[in-house]
Amino acid sequence: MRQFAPGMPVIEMSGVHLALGAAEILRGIDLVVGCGERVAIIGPSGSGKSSLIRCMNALARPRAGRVTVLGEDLATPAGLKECRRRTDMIFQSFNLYSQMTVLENVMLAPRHLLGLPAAAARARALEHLAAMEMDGFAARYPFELSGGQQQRVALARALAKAPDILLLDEPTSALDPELVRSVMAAIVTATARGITTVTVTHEIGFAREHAHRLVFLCEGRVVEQGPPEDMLARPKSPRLAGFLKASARA
Ligand SMILES: Nc1ncnc2c1ncn2[C@@H]1O[C@H](COP(=O)(O)OP(=O)(O)OP(=O)(O)O)[C@@H](O)[C@H]1O
Repeated sequence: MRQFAPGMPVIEMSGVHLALGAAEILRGIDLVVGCGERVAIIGPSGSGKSSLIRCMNALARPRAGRVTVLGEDLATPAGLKECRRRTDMIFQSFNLYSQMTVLENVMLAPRHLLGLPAAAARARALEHLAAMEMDGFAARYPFELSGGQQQRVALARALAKAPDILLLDEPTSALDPELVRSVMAAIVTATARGITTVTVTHEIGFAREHAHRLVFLCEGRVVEQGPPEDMLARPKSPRLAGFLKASARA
């Protein structure tokens, strides 16, 4: 398995165009994410943020351009397989397996992907659930949990897989406002140890606290990117300035 030193490119997109039906969604994306970097994608509704991260694990297939993840071309079967093994994604709708208990959900990857014996997989799953303060819910089923609890289990499940890259698509948008802070704090803690993350978010405060770099997307193009403190205090483009004003009002 190829290893990457901090800062080495682990996601590279060049000239990526994506069309869905007749609509042109992404219009020439060039973006590089370094190992250990935390990137937040911000932008207006419909600007293509979810589509962009879906291209990073081939849930969406570009009509032109190239995406490599951990050095592998996602357009090849071998590259896609390696990507699926070493990355994970958190969705706004949690996507837990409803017929499995919380513990069974979190044990899946340690048991079947990492190949741990049952007892070790169980111990690993419980450790990750405890880190999310969800070990007391191990025997419950997802439908018995609140949205915030389900999202914390989804995080435990993703992290128990030990992914090199974690993609998060608006991980707090389906939560009640009072749960947003606790799930955001869980994400910050869980990903602080060098895991590469790309997060689509509407939460500008979260993006500021969590991300090393913001990428502002508008109409399928990267309009501006840089450190959060610079971009948020001194937006260069009128579009970003307008977007930040509108977000502050919301
Ligand atoms: N399956 C699809 N077929 C056709 N158009 C689609 C499809 N999925 C998304 N779109 C369109 O692609 C555009 C970008 O969608 P996307 O979800 O990537 O934007 P977004 O920036 O994440 O939006 P939001 O912040 O509202 O979630 C939107 O105009 C959307 O209507």
